[in-house]
Amino acid sequence: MQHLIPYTRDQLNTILGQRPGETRLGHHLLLSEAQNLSDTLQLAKDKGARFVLLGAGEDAGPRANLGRGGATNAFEACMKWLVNLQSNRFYRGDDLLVLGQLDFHDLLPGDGAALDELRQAVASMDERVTAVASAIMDAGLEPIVIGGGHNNAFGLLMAVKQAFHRPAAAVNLDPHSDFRLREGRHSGNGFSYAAASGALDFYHVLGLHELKNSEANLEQLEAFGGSWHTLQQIWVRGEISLDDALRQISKALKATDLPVALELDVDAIANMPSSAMTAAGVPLMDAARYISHMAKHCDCAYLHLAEAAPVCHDAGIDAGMRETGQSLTELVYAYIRGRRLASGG
Ligand SMILES: N=CN[C@@H](CCC(=O)O)C(=O)O
Repeated sequence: MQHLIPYTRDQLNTILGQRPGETRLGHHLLLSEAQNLSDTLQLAKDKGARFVLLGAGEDAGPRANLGRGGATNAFEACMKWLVNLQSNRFYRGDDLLVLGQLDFHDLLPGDGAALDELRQAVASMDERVTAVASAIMDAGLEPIVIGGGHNNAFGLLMAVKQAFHRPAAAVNLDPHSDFRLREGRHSGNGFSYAAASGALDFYHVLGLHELKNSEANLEQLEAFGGSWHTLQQIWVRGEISLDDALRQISKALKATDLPVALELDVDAIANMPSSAMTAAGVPLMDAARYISHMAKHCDCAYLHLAEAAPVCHDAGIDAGMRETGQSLTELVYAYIRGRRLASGG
């Protein structure tokens, strides 16, 4: 399939565990059954698909932002845990198509690549993200994208613009606004490029760290009309509760009447292996609560979970795969369950 590496039944079977009497999500998940993307999506839709899991395994974006690499195998980590969860009354797994991963192999620069080369590569990758994500949205399905760097937010926002013929209203749980200067594409300026391209009309950052965004960056975000609740307002000083903040945000998103882009940089979560990993982050279950709330109360076009980098775990890659895999799976389920509850399912 063009620019896609489909996820196969053989791959799934190698990670699917089995205990007598149990049915796991992996037994029900839908996989690609056609040679081209539109047929695959249509076939899956005919079988009841609503969500499409897509991997964007690359770390050119964080490297083009002078950050640490490693965000290349979060999709595999997630799959390993997701397929082995129990299929039961709460969720069967039969409305989720595991499409596979975006194929960037011909674009990814090598280890010693210059900054300009990395930024050019990110711009080319953007086009692939947009093409595949907009095809999913055109088919009436919701992409759940596992990154990759947060640079891929730009391609996804452009996909919303292309598929819905309207800009997106985005909410992003992230200590960084990623609204930095348009100095060439990288993981720190996906939202500023989207705003300049007419793909972003409303932007709220939840959990913005008061000291991890430059004054120039804050001014640029403010000039666009962006808004935020800081990490310190909610989790340190208790000036507003998380639930009250979530209610304010979903109300503002609904008032835009635009398709909602639901974004999360996992470097918002305490000690999550990622390029800009931090001890001073939010609890995983607060991140799940954020996703659940927005999924249930907003008209979401997609979910994007960016920046998980298993190799950045202090105890090594195996521990990183386990921690990112478990966490991403919890977040994916929070989204799916929230969306299903929103439509009465
Ligand atoms: N997507 C992450 N963007 C952050 C990275 C910060 C860092 O590497 O320290 C940013 O550009 O601000």
